[in-house]
Amino acid sequence: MRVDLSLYLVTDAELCRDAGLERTVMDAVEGGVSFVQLRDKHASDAEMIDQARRLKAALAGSGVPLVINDRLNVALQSGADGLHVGQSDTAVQEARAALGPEALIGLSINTLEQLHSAPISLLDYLGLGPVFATQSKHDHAAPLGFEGLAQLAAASPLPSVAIGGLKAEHAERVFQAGADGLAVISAICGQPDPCAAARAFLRPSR
Ligand SMILES: Cc1ncc(COP(=O)(O)OP(=O)(O)O)c(N)n1
Ligand SMILES: Cc1nc(C(=O)O)sc1CCOP(=O)(O)O
Ligand SMILES: [Mg+2]
Repeated sequence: MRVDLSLYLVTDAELCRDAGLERTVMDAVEGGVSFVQLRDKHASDAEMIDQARRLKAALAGSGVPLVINDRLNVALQSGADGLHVGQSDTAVQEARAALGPEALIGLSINTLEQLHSAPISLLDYLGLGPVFATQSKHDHAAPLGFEGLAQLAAASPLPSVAIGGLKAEHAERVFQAGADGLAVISAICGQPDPCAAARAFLRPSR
């Protein structure tokens, strides 16, 4: 399935604590977010299923898909649109078999070797990163910079979204590098006005 990755929000419940996760996501969607991933390393499965169901209901009619980070069981039980997995998470083959052909499945990529061994036909998109070092993922891999991002994007047979330390002012360079969008946590979650924070990505400064 073709996806709009242009502005991809990855959630962080801690950062969104003051405004609330749902409010933050919906404000960000109003500002132009095109894709949402529910990511929570601390919630129980039950809490995450509940959160995913609420978000899915809130997003109904918006055309914005919701995927779940890491947890296949949460994706299956919540009615989310799919799953995002990394290199050490559930295998893509297992995820596709469990979720079916309509689900959206994304895979994280940091090297050309990972890209060449990815089961491309089972995937909908790739997450390329980190572009820069980031506080939002403590175990992140070596930063790619825009040159590394461009190499991966050029080699990717699938739509790709860049991630890691990205701010609104990077949007133009990311698209020039060949990625189809930017995935962000801290540039939107925890910002005083998530709608304005999202809008800023749609108007790259020159
Ligand atoms: C869009 C997108 N790209 C990459 C990642 C990172 O996934 P992973 O390597 O599995 O790391 P965690 O997010 O699980 O810490 C992502 N979540 N989203
Ligand atoms: C979740 C995630 N994955 C990454 C990767 O490189 O695979 S970087 C990252 C964190 C992105 O957060 P921020 O926008 O705050 O930098
Ligand atoms: Mg993961």
